[in-house]
Amino acid sequence: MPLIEIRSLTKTYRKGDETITPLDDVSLDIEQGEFISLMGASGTGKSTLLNLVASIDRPDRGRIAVDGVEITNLSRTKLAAWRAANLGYIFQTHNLVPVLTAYENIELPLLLLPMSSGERRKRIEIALQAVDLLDRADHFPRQMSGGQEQRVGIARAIVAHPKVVVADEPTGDLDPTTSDQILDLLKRLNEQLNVTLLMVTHDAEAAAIADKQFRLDNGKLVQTLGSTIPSARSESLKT
Ligand SMILES: Nc1ncnc2c1ncn2[C@@H]1O[C@H](COP(=O)(O)OP(=O)(O)OP(=O)(O)O)[C@@H](O)[C@H]1O
Repeated sequence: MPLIEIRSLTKTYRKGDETITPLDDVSLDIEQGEFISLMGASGTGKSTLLNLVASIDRPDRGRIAVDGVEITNLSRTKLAAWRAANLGYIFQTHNLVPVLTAYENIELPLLLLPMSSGERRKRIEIALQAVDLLDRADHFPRQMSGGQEQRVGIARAIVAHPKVVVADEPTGDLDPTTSDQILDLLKRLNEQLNVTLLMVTHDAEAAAIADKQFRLDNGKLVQTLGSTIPSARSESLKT
């Protein structure tokens, strides 16, 4: 069974008199440990899809199951708990809290989970080590470079050992060299820690480091690299 099963997902928005359909009957399987990239012109619905997988938005039709849990059916309260335990989100502008140190920023998601302070400390140290920032634990965001801030953002996304990590333009704010370092880091986390990653990007070179590449075009998902979209098999969730 794939880790993430996306079935017949449709999302529409109203813009004045117009109805736009950024996602039109989209289906996709993502396996445990896969690295998926998603490209597409501006406004085609990439963030919409990411936010549905992240369970911060709901579809008009269709379903998403993660590790057998249909997140599209969960109540708001259950979703909040599900997100805290199962989802990491990497932002374009990393969204660090400026008055907290790197260590404290990374600790934030763990405060939502039942966990001893000793276990928290262990997880934060492992995450800091994974992004090579152990020596910056006590630094505030303003004392770090853009690349280091993004590494803190990545550590925060993986610290709770989530089943899924989504990244919305994680290199969008960075210069080319720093961008390459962040992409190398994401690839390493994917390969060494088996982190399952769904990354939205405008950058074809960034997209190319993924195992499978997709584009959104007129509401439809088109695979541009890797094996085919599994539309016919695993129909159990189909509406
Ligand atoms: N809450 C909303 N209400 C109305 N329209 C929305 C809403 N969110 C997104 N849209 C519209 O849906 C379409 C897809 O938006 P989305 O942000 O998913 O695109 P995107 O591909 O991520 O774009 P970009 O690359 O510019 O970030 C756009 O036309 C956008 O204006």
